[in-house]
Amino acid sequence: MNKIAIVIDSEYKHNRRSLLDKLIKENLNSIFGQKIKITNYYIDKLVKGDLIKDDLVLVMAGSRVLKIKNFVNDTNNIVVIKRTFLKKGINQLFQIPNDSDVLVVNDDIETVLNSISSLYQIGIKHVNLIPYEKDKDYHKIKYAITPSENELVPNYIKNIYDVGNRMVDVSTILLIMSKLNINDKVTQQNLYNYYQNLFSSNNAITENFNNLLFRTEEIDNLLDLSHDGILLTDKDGKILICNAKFKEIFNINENIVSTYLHQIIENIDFSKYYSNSFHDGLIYFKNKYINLEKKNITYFNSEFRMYFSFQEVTYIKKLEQNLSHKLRQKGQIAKYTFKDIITQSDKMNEIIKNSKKIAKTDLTVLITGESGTGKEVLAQAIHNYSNRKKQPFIAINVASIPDSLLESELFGYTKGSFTGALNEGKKGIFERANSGTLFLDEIGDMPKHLQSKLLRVLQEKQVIPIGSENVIEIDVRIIAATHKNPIIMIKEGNFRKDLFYRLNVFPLELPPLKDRNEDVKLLLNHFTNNKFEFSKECLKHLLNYNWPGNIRELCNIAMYISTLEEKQVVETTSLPNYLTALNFDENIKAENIFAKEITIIKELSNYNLSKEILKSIKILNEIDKTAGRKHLLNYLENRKIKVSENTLKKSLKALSKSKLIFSKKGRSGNYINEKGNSFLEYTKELL
Ligand SMILES: Nc1ncnc2c1ncn2[C@@H]1O[C@H](COP(=O)(O)OP(=O)(O)OP(=O)(O)O)[C@@H](O)[C@H]1O
Repeated sequence: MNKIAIVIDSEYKHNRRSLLDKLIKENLNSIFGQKIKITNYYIDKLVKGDLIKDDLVLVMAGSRVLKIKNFVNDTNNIVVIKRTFLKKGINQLFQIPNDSDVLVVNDDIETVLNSISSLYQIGIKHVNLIPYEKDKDYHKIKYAITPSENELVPNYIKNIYDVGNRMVDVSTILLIMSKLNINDKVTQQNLYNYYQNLFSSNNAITENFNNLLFRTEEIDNLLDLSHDGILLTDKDGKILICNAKFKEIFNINENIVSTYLHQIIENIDFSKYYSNSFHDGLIYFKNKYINLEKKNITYFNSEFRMYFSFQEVTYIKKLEQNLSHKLRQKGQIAKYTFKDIITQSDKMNEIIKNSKKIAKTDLTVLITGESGTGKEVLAQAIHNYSNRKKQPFIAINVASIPDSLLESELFGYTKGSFTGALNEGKKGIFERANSGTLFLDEIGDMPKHLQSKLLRVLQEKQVIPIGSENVIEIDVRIIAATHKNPIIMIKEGNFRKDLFYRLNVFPLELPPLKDRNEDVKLLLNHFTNNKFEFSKECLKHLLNYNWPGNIRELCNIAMYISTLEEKQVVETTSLPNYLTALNFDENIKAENIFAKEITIIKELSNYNLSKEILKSIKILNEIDKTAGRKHLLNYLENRKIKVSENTLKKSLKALSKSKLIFSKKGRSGNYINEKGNSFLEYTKELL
């Protein structure tokens, strides 16, 4: 329990028992309850050699610090109490007519002057405050203000405003909380209730404090809704945040905030999980296995935190059941062959020709291309054309599997490393694809710590399942795919360079559909079973359309037409609205549509350079980076584009004036908007 000393001048004042220490005690007890033990001290009774040993020593004014400094060990533990009035006491004072003379009455001149100064501070300036002195005549005065000393007010003054006793103010309470390290929910709630009644001359502060309390409450609720146990600690393992599920998993009832993680659970040495190289592991606690993941977080470049999440294996099992359902839906057999790839584009035919050659080897292939360009179709075709065609083709979409499961999905685990239904162990995807082909889709989304494990597997052609000491030799052909640009990911530090070279043995880049216009009609006919003809105008729309979703999107539109179209000839009006919303008149060239913007950019800056800068903003935005000036300069330098800060400023001004970019309130950096994206496309400068 925290010990608090309340030190006032003397126990009796003007032969009356002082109420001051009692009042302060009541205030503090209403907030801290049983968490503190209060003792009263009186300065006039302290004698040489006395020592106040309490954790905190509260005094009523700065001048008293000097008086008691020899009676405490550490003057840092002295807190000067600030006081304020109750709301209801103050609000009534605004009824007193302006410029009235008002007598301020208290038990001696010092407290009178104190009250006057407090009243001024909180903004009582519309009346003249006059200090009361005993035995003086105040017959001309009609109003009096007193902090509950009504009997001292001369009886000829009829309008008495009792402002009540002053209360300890919020800033003092917050100081006490921080000095004693008290920050629990109950105290916060008590403080909230307490200060609702206090008068505050600074509503902004109380409002901010209110918001902060609500925010904390909301975050706590969110954390408690999580199925994972969640902990946030500082670099030494001191617990800063902990949710209800964590306590449930480890059967903890008491408050563990501010204690050390490595000290709370017997038999588990959590300190070994503090090292930077630790990412995840399995803990055994009271007959259950718990999966543990850790992430390091740095705020403001200096505050270091460790985030831990804990999942009981039974919960993981449920996730896993969902996952296997998804995998089953995805199908693990390669159904496409090269014959299924419908194309008459030279570029595509060249890719197919090369792919057939590669298919006969065991070389690793990396397929890149926008989403929906047919990366998986090509991977399956390669497998079916290879000598492995009778062996399994296993596809795994790295992005769709939670981090906590990915490692066991890839490498498997052995009998006995898990309890219950998982007792039989599980083959990893490498093992399941043995002697066949493994298609690693969205490889760019693989967490970095697994990238190193994958690299090792690829180099050594061996996997070690989790919990096993046995090495399994594997013979798997890897085809990886990503819609992200691997070079940018490497530059951004999100993808290992060595893994990229290991995968990029044979790179295949699928062109987006908008770059193979010749395939649009062919694919439409194919997907609508040649049942329709397309009017000239309708075809014009389709050929000018940008196809952001590529063949997948075209396939959907073909389905839309097949389902709804009743006529033989498909007109523009039969296309989905969003396709025709843009005006694709052949005569309107990019130069015309964006003529105004182009003129502005040319007037204010170097046109080509500004377009390069717009592209760079687009890329930085795509990889979740703010495109502030510093980032942009670095990025342009990496792209070997020389530009001075001044020139960059001019271009940004021009782009912003043409409304192709915008900046968000309160956040530095530039963002490309829809118009900016269209501008890049229409000026045929797509990335
Ligand atoms: N050349 C093609 N001929 C016929 N159908 C194709 C062709 N290319 C793709 N498709 C079809 O388009 C759809 C998307 O293809 P796929 O899933 O291979 O794309 P992806 O590039 O792997 O997409 P994502 O990156 O989103 O995974 C599939 O339904 C596929 O059948």
